[in-house]
Amino acid sequence: MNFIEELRWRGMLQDMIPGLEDQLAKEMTVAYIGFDPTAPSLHIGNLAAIMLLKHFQLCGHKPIALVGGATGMIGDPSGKAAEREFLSEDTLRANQIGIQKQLEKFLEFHAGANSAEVVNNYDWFKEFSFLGFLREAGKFLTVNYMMSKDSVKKRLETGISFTEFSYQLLQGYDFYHLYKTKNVRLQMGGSDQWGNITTGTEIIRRKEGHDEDATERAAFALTTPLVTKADGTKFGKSESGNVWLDAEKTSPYAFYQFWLNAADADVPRLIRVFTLYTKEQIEELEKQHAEAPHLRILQKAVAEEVTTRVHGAEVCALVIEASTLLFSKDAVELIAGASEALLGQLPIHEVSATLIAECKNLTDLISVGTDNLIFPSKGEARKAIQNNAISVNKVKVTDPNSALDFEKIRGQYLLVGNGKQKNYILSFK
Ligand SMILES: N[C@@H](Cc1ccc(O)cc1)C(=O)O
Repeated sequence: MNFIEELRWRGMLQDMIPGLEDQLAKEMTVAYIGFDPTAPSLHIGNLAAIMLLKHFQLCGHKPIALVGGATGMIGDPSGKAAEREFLSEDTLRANQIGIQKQLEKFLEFHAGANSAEVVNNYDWFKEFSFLGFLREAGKFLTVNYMMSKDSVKKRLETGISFTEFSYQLLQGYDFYHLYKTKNVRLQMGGSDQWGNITTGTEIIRRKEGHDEDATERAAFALTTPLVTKADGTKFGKSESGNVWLDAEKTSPYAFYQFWLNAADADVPRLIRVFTLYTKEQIEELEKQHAEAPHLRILQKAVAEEVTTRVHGAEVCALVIEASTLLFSKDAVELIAGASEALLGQLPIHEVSATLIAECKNLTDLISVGTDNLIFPSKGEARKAIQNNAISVNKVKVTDPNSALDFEKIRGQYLLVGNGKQKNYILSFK
């Protein structure tokens, strides 16, 4: 299957510039996707774009991941309703190192001709003078053209700074630079990037003097739909915020659980976008899933595949063991006997002695006592207990005023369950 066919059946193709299929059939092609270092880690929204690069390489083409050391200093207005605060240069440089390391995990760098590469646009922008940029990039597009982009149009009422307005020129120039220096012919991205990507193809066309419909050495754009959920809520967020690829920011256990808890309505989409299972494998898994949905076969397949890609097979095996353990009737005994490696992956929350001193009962413990990890307020904790949602060491507790003998549980673990899906291990030092 070729790259475009692959994306099509996976539902990963939103738009592309015509002629791309011929280009890809003609020769090994180089494509890039950029990632701005706005956070110390990539999140699962970025993973959909990474999968584009992954498929591109698997189909025999050469992927380049660009870290936006320069563009991150400006801030992309695409999809943003308001002007953004700058990040400090120290933060940006630290973020850049973090996301570069992550990007390197997903692609093959020793694959011969189509080996992946990572580049950083700070390398070509740091020496660029302001006058040079106006002459080399700004002159090739009209302000009228730049204003017609959604990212700018949407901000005309509320205002957009010259700085953010110029963002598309930077991204556009990146494409031109990579086209010239690395023969990059295609830029890909999420559907919100269409405007910025086509600014690039436009700069290339004008600077290279091609006809509007020239196919010789033309540059192409391809976008993938933003992943959405059937219930209309935002994909990629859990209750505790973004789902990050960095184990320090989202534990592998929480990462695995995120996929495991996907709704049946969403999981066919997720398995196509985020895993490399083939069409036949997915259809087979879907058949098995339909016969016994309660076994969550599809969710497990996605959770295992993605957690392995992001955190490695060893950690994935441990979080699967941790998840099974927590849902078992004998969880309390199993935790007591767990290995160090397994304990390292369990969602253990150390309860602070000062907070405990203020707890009178279970309601207090599962709200303020655990730093609002389980419930944001005493009121909600109380309601959950009254609604039969809470168990302690696998035994249902229905009295919100249940007293806890904190002296007795010192040095032990307490397993708190909230509903069917959430488990917390509290440790008392
Ligand atoms: N604008 C892209 C990141 C990017 C940066 C530079 C590029 O050349 C390409 C893409 C985003 O916000 O996701």
